[in-house]
Order: sequence, then C-alpha cells, then structure tokens
Amino acid sequence: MTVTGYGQALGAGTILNAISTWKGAAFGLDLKTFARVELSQGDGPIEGSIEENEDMDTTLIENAVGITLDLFNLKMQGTVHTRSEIPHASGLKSSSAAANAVIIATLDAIKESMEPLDMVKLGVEAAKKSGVTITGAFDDACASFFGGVVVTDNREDILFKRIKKDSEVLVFVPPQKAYSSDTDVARSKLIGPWIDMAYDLVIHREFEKAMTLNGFLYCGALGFDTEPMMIALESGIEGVTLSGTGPAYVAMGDSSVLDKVAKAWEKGGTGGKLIRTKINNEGAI
Ligand SMILES: Nc1ncnc2c1ncn2[C@@H]1O[C@H](COP(=O)(O)OP(=O)(O)OP(=O)(O)O)[C@@H](O)[C@H]1O
Ligand SMILES: O=C(O)C1=C[C@@H](O)[C@@H](O)[C@H](O)C1
Repeated sequence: MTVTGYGQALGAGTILNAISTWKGAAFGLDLKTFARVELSQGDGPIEGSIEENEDMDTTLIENAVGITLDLFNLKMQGTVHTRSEIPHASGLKSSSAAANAVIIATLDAIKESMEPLDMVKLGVEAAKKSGVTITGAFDDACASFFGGVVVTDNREDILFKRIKKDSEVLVFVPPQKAYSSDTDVARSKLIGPWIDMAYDLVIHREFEKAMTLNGFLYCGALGFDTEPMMIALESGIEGVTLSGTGPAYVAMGDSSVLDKVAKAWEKGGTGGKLIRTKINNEGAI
C-alpha cells in the first residue's frame, strides 16, 4: 500500500543574519514551497525530484524524509517531490522551506504528529546533515514554519520571540546565485561588534533600522553591492537589507514607498527580477 502526504512552508527574508554572532532574526514571506511524499513498506531508496529544476541536488529533501522516518523507527521507500515559488540560492531561505514542507508532508503520509518546534529542529538537523547551512539556520527555519517576525539563538536553537507584523515586502532577485554553504564565515565574524548593535535594535523591535544596518554590514563583509540599498533609502524606505547570504535584497514598508523603490530598482537595471509580496503571519501547513 502506498501512502501520500502533503506539506507547505514559507520562504523568508532577513532582519539579522546569524552567521556573525549566532543571533538571528527573520520574517516569513508569502512565497511558498509545496511538498508531496509517497511512501510504501520496504527498504528501497527515497528518491527526490524538484519541479523545473532537474539538476538541483535532492539530498536535503531525501534526508528530511529519512530522518523523520527514523524518528518513528519506520523502514519505508518512495518519492519526495517539491514545487516552489521561492527563487533558490538567493538568500530567500528556499532550503528551510523545502525541509519544513517535506517534514510536514512525511508526517501527513505516516499519520503521525509532532510539536511544531520539534519539527523545525528536525528540519535544521536535515539541513546540517546535507551541508546546506552554516549555523543550522534555525532563524530561517522558524520564520519559514511560523511566519511573522522571529528572533532566535541559532547556537542553542532557542526561539526568543515570534511577533505578528503586517507589512508589504519588495524582493529584488539578481540573476546570479549564492549558496549559504559557500559564504565567507571569517569576514562575517569580523563585523560582530556592529552586528551586536543591530541585535539591540531587534530587541527594541526597531526591525527596519536593524535590517538596514545588517544589510550594510553584510554587503561589506561578503562583497555585495550597497547600491540597491542606497537606491531604496533614496526612495524613502527605512528597512532594506541583503537577505541572508545574498544575492537577493528585501525591503519592508508602506505600499506607496515600495512602489517608488520598485521603480528605482527597475531603473537601476542590472537584470534580475522584482517580487512584490508581504509578511505571512500564518506560517506553514
Ligand atoms: N525547493 C527546493 N526543493 C528541494 N530542495 C531544495 C529546494 N530549495 C533548496 N533546496 C536544497 O537546498 C540546497 C541549498 O539551498 P538554496 O539553493 O536555496 O541555497 P541557500 O544557500 O540555502 O540559500 P537560501 O535558501 O537562503 O536561498 C539546494 O542545493 C537543494 O539541495
Ligand atoms: O546558513 C546559515 O546558518 C544562515 C544563512 C543565512 O540565511 C542567514 O540569514 C541565517 O541567519 C543563517
């Protein structure tokens, strides 16, 4: 007998990248990854596939099914498939969304349940096992699973805060790709004292100011252009940053100001695409 399960989880944008100091903050985007898992009894493989990305590495989603089955001492074989609205290798947490969506789908297939935070931690374990993260990216995983704004300690996997916030978001996705696993960790650690200042802003819920400070610091450390950030500030936005390890930038604010940023980013004309979305406060299902 074959059992089938479904799951979906969110992409996310950065407020504070945790690679420097282990403290992170991120928000759930209204962009989703959908997973379907089909399983039957047996000790054959779990075979992954990713819609419209036949060449992409399927290790993460296969591991996510495998460690969930292991937890329940089940030996099963089958397939895992994802379809996504989130550009990958852009800093928009498509790996966190894939891991969360697949774990939800696997539990759905085997008719088991887990505490939400334990599911997130299992996704972090799958990401670490697959080598797609530096800190485990517990911040991204929480934003992807719970939505809203989250503040975390990625060293201890502690979720300090989850706050609902209504805001529109504009994403600029340059054409190049960047993998978190290839990022410059030593340079990210060098900016720690100033990232601590951005963390103070996060604690005081000054998310827009925090993300902009984060953006200038990480653009400097990782060699990304600050021009998209300056253009956004000139258009009147307060919150704009490089998302994660780049190359995408995210801006958060009022609709009319984001309209101006969109026009300015289009005029800046380096190719790439713009995505208009919002913070999703509902989270994964
Ligand atoms: N939609 C997806 N479906 C299946 N696996 C995915 C998906 N997105 C990412 N992954 C897996 O995660 C790996 C790394 O993810 P990704 O390419 O998105 O880069 P990243 O460095 O994690 O940055 P970000 O997730 O922030 O964009 C991919 O090589 C792939 O194995
Ligand atoms: O791989 C990682 O550990 C991380 C990657 C980026 O998305 C960061 O924004 C995140 O805080 C940590």
